[in-house]
Amino acid sequence: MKTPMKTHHRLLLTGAAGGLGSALRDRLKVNCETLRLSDKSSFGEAQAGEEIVLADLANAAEVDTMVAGVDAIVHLGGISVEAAFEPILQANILGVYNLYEAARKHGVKRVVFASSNHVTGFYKQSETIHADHPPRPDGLYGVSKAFGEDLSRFYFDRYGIETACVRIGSSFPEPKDRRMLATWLSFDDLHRLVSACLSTPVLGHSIVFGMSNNAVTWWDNSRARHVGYVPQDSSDVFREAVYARTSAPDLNDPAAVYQGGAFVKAGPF
Ligand SMILES: NC(=O)C1=CN([C@@H]2O[C@H](COP(=O)(O)OP(=O)(O)OC[C@H]3O[C@@H](n4cnc5c(N)ncnc54)[C@H](O)[C@@H]3O)[C@@H](O)[C@H]2O)C=CC1
Ligand SMILES: O=C(O)[C@H]1OC(=O)[C@H](O)[C@@H](O)[C@@H]1O
Repeated sequence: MKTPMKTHHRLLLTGAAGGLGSALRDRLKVNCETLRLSDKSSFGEAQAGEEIVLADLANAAEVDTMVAGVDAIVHLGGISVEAAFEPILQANILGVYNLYEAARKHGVKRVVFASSNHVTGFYKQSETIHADHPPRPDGLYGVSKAFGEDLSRFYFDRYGIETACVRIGSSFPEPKDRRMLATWLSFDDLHRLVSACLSTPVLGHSIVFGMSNNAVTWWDNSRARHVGYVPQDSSDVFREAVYARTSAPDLNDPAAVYQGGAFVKAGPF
């Protein structure tokens, strides 16, 4: 892989202690001089080229300190699954507002926001959608990500802060089931996509589906060609193994009908 440009002096990674934060921690060092890592509570020591600033996203003062002095943000922090409204309200809704207010005050010009395929989880697996299709969130978690997408559009239109809303599919070392053969995003492709969002000359406010080059897909990224993301991996190499260890889906099960899979029937909590 071509080494991405060091486009930023100080880059902030929120949610750094989580699954994707851990995957991006080393990979993002090629994109910046200093990587500022943040999460809610302590997760170890800073390594060379890193600094750690802990913050609860729901706490405006802590978020302000976390954002001061960075030139771009990769925002992964928050509740990452369907849950009760109160924690989603605090971490994802109030949290993303606090983040954009701090970005505005500190002159941060670009954000990569970890949105989710659950913004559009109530489209069917037999449909192909693109960025201009209206949101159809499959739960409160998806609604909170739709809020983040709208909020970031407002901060672009009003204050010129560019954002890529990356509707991540399923980013894990390997696809875990048949649905993930369509939704899978390898960690290396995740890094390629984030790098593209950080380095493309004009990002504007963009919605990109975060997926590898999977043969079966429900998402069309043609509205985001200007981002310059070219996936190099594919779930196809896992297809045989996934089919061998899983049974055929029950097509009466909403989890097999809708793109959001089991999220469409989670809760209420
Ligand atoms: N892994 C995946 O396949 C997908 C992930 N995403 C999104 O990508 C992001 C990262 O996902 P994962 O790493 O898988 O999730 P994760 O749950 O492993 O990591 C999220 C991190 O956010 C932190 N966090 C939660 N509430 C916080 C708060 N109030 N203040 C500060 N930090 C807080 C947690 O401590 C955790 O380390 C999330 O925003 C998630 O919604 C979206 C779609 C798919
Ligand atoms: O849809 C999916 O597979 C993924 O979507 C998400 O938004 C979640 O953060 C992740 O835990 C799920 O696995």
